[in-house]
Amino acid sequence: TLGTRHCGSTLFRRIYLENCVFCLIAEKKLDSQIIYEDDISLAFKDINPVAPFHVLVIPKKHIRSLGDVEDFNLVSHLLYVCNLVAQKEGLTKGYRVVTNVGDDGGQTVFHLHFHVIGGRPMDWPPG
Ligand SMILES: CCNC(=O)OC[C@H]1O[C@@H](n2cnc3c(=O)[nH]c(N)nc32)[C@H](O)[C@@H]1O
Repeated sequence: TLGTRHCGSTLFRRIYLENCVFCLIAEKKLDSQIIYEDDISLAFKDINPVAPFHVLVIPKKHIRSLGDVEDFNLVSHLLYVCNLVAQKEGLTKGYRVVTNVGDDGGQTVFHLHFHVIGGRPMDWPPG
Protein backbone atom coordinates (compact mmCIF):
# COMPACT_ATOMS: atom_id res chain seq x y z
CA THR A 1 0.00 0.00 0.00
CA LEU A 2 1.03 3.65 -0.31
CA GLY A 3 2.31 3.74 3.23
CA THR A 4 4.75 0.85 2.93
CA ARG A 5 6.96 2.28 0.16
CA HIS A 6 9.72 4.71 1.16
CA CYS A 7 10.49 7.36 -1.42
CA GLY A 8 12.48 10.53 -0.98
CA SER A 9 10.50 12.64 -3.42
CA THR A 10 8.69 15.59 -1.83
CA LEU A 11 5.65 14.99 -4.07
CA PHE A 12 5.35 11.40 -2.84
CA ARG A 13 5.75 12.47 0.78
CA ARG A 14 3.16 15.24 0.31
CA ILE A 15 0.61 12.85 -1.24
CA TYR A 16 1.37 10.21 1.40
CA LEU A 17 1.05 12.65 4.33
CA GLU A 18 -2.18 14.07 2.86
CA ASN A 19 -3.57 10.53 3.05
CA CYS A 20 -2.70 10.19 6.72
CA VAL A 21 -5.91 10.59 8.68
CA PHE A 22 -4.11 11.68 11.83
CA CYS A 23 -2.03 14.26 9.95
CA LEU A 24 -5.31 15.70 8.59
CA ILE A 25 -6.71 15.81 12.14
CA ALA A 26 -3.54 17.47 13.44
CA GLU A 27 -3.75 20.10 10.68
CA LYS A 28 -7.46 20.62 11.48
CA LYS A 29 -8.31 19.55 7.94
CA LEU A 30 -10.43 16.72 9.39
CA ASP A 31 -12.74 17.29 12.35
CA SER A 32 -12.19 15.61 15.73
CA GLN A 33 -13.05 16.13 19.39
CA ILE A 34 -9.80 17.58 20.68
CA ILE A 35 -9.28 17.36 24.43
CA TYR A 36 -5.66 18.52 24.68
CA GLU A 37 -3.23 20.29 22.34
CA ASP A 38 0.23 21.77 22.54
CA ASP A 39 2.81 22.68 19.93
CA ILE A 40 4.01 19.10 19.37
CA SER A 41 1.13 16.84 20.41
CA LEU A 42 -2.64 16.42 20.18
CA ALA A 43 -5.20 14.34 22.10
CA PHE A 44 -8.62 13.58 20.63
CA LYS A 45 -11.50 11.18 21.17
CA ASP A 46 -11.31 7.86 19.35
CA ILE A 47 -14.05 7.62 16.69
CA ASN A 48 -14.80 4.04 17.74
CA PRO A 49 -14.40 3.96 21.55
CA VAL A 50 -13.82 0.57 23.21
CA ALA A 51 -14.46 1.99 26.71
CA PRO A 52 -16.31 4.92 28.31
CA PHE A 53 -13.08 6.91 27.96
CA HIS A 54 -11.01 6.32 24.81
CA VAL A 55 -8.65 9.02 23.64
CA LEU A 56 -5.73 9.00 21.21
CA VAL A 57 -2.53 10.93 21.88
CA ILE A 58 -0.41 11.66 18.80
CA PRO A 59 2.63 13.65 17.77
CA LYS A 60 1.68 16.40 15.29
CA LYS A 61 4.75 15.34 13.29
CA HIS A 62 4.09 12.26 11.14
CA ILE A 63 5.86 9.22 12.63
CA ARG A 64 4.66 5.85 11.32
CA SER A 65 4.84 3.90 14.58
CA LEU A 66 6.88 3.41 17.77
CA GLY A 67 9.32 1.46 15.63
CA ASP A 68 10.14 4.59 13.62
CA VAL A 69 10.75 6.94 16.56
CA GLU A 70 14.16 8.64 16.60
CA ASP A 71 13.66 11.15 19.40
CA PHE A 72 12.36 9.32 22.47
CA ASN A 73 12.00 12.61 24.34
CA LEU A 74 8.90 13.03 22.16
CA VAL A 75 7.58 9.64 23.34
CA SER A 76 8.18 10.73 26.91
CA HIS A 77 6.11 13.84 26.24
CA LEU A 78 3.31 11.78 24.64
CA LEU A 79 3.17 9.52 27.72
CA TYR A 80 3.09 12.64 29.93
CA VAL A 81 0.05 13.80 27.89
CA CYS A 82 -1.59 10.35 28.27
CA ASN A 83 -1.39 10.75 32.03
CA LEU A 84 -2.49 14.40 31.86
CA VAL A 85 -5.71 13.62 29.96
CA ALA A 86 -6.43 10.63 32.22
CA GLN A 87 -6.04 12.80 35.32
CA LYS A 88 -8.16 15.54 33.71
CA GLU A 89 -10.90 12.95 33.07
CA GLY A 90 -10.69 11.89 36.73
CA LEU A 91 -9.80 8.25 36.02
CA THR A 92 -8.91 7.73 39.69
CA LYS A 93 -9.63 3.97 39.44
CA GLY A 94 -6.97 3.58 36.75
CA TYR A 95 -6.69 3.33 32.95
CA ARG A 96 -4.65 1.60 30.22
CA VAL A 97 -2.18 3.08 27.73
CA VAL A 98 -1.63 1.06 24.55
CA THR A 99 0.34 1.61 21.39
CA ASN A 100 -0.04 -0.95 18.58
CA VAL A 101 3.06 -1.52 16.45
CA GLY A 102 2.75 -3.03 12.97
CA ASP A 103 0.35 -5.65 11.67
CA ASP A 104 0.87 -8.21 14.47
CA GLY A 105 0.43 -5.38 16.95
CA GLY A 106 -2.97 -4.60 15.45
CA GLN A 107 -1.96 -1.17 14.17
CA THR A 108 -4.49 0.10 11.61
CA VAL A 109 -3.55 3.78 11.39
CA PHE A 110 0.13 4.18 10.57
CA HIS A 111 0.69 7.43 12.46
CA LEU A 112 2.12 6.93 15.95
CA HIS A 113 -0.62 7.08 18.58
CA PHE A 114 -1.16 6.05 22.18
CA HIS A 115 -4.62 4.84 23.22
CA VAL A 116 -5.73 6.04 26.65
CA ILE A 117 -8.55 3.68 27.63
CA GLY A 118 -10.48 3.91 30.90
CA GLY A 119 -13.82 4.07 32.68
CA ARG A 120 -14.21 0.31 33.04
CA PRO A 121 -12.08 -2.58 34.34
CA MET A 122 -9.64 -3.88 31.71
CA ASP A 123 -9.12 -7.58 30.85
CA TRP A 124 -5.73 -9.25 30.75
CA PRO A 125 -4.10 -10.57 28.61
CA PRO A 126 -5.11 -8.23 25.78
CA GLY A 127 -6.29 -10.02 22.58
C1 LIG B 1 -7.58 -0.84 16.17
C2 LIG B 1 -6.41 -0.42 17.05
N1 LIG B 1 -5.29 -0.04 16.16
C3 LIG B 1 -5.11 1.23 15.73
O1 LIG B 1 -4.23 1.56 14.94
O2 LIG B 1 -6.03 2.14 16.21
C4 LIG B 1 -6.35 3.25 15.39
C5 LIG B 1 -7.48 3.95 16.11
O3 LIG B 1 -7.82 5.13 15.39
C6 LIG B 1 -9.21 5.28 15.41
N2 LIG B 1 -9.55 6.08 14.24
C7 LIG B 1 -9.44 5.69 12.94
N3 LIG B 1 -9.84 6.70 12.11
C8 LIG B 1 -10.20 7.73 12.94
C9 LIG B 1 -10.70 9.04 12.68
O4 LIG B 1 -10.89 9.46 11.53
N4 LIG B 1 -10.95 9.84 13.76
C10 LIG B 1 -10.76 9.40 15.06
N5 LIG B 1 -11.05 10.24 16.07
N6 LIG B 1 -10.29 8.15 15.34
C11 LIG B 1 -10.02 7.34 14.28
C12 LIG B 1 -9.77 3.86 15.37
O5 LIG B 1 -11.08 3.81 15.95
C13 LIG B 1 -8.74 3.07 16.17
O6 LIG B 1 -9.13 2.92 17.54
